[in-house]
Amino acid sequence: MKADTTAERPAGEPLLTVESARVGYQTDGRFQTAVQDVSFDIYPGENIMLLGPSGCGKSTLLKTIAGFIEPSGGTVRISGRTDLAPGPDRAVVFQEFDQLFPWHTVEGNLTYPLRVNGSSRQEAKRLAGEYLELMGLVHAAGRYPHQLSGGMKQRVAIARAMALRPLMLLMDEPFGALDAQTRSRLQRELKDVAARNDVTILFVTHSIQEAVFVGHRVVVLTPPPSTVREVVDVSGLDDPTSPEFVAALRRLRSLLTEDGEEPDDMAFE
Ligand SMILES: Nc1ncnc2c1ncn2[C@@H]1O[C@H](COP(=O)(O)OP(=O)(O)OP(=O)(O)O)[C@@H](O)[C@H]1O
Repeated sequence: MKADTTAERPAGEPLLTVESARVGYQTDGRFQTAVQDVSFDIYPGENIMLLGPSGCGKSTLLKTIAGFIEPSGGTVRISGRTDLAPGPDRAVVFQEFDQLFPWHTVEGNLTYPLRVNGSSRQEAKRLAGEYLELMGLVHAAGRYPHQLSGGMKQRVAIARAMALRPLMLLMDEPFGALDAQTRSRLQRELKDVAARNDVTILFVTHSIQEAVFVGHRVVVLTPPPSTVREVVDVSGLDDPTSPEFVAALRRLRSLLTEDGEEPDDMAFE
């Protein structure tokens, strides 16, 4: 564990490589750069957290990796491929509670995308059962989204994404709209389930506490047009009261406050 040093690359081949990526938007007839020059890798089984000031392009990067936006420069490679059309190999979980299909039950929310992606009825039901079990949702399989709490909806969204058995899970502030208690419970559940099932995650967050607790490495971005300020190793930090955890929080906070940014969870000291 190296909470306060720049992260070393894990051994082996990366699953995802982002190399000198430049991404922007055409606004009022001209190109506005959001992400200037960003490079980082994700290795299989890693939880990589994207942290940075508001508007620095975290969601833009996640959408680029999902294949929703094309980079205007650099390369994004997944398992050696640069063809990034959106697909079930990169399942996305958003912050909003309305990402579920309201007309499907919880089980239907899992089986429907599986069927669309080629699973037989039987296989879809089997996988849905497996991932509902994994996320503690078996008792809610027959309920509709409007009958669920925000935390349960996010759990269903995670189960649905994992059931597709993607190469990686892309999560854009999935717990950002939850109350503090539910948020910390889901952070723990996600961390445990991901570790036990060798899931690879790219996770956008505003919270340094979340970055340290859930992540293995944290990619800290500069203000826009963004580059990578530093990649910080936070692997193995499970106890928020440990000196190493607190040191990692301080390190990330100082990297963010170099630019005067106030992280949304300042109550860690
Ligand atoms: N569809 C769009 N069209 C034009 N500009 C956009 C679009 N989406 C994002 N932007 C701009 O790109 C920049 C980066 O936005 P993005 O949402 O990726 O940042 P972020 O780091 O995720 O922000 P936050 O932390 O506030 O959620 C911002 O200046 C934003 O206004």
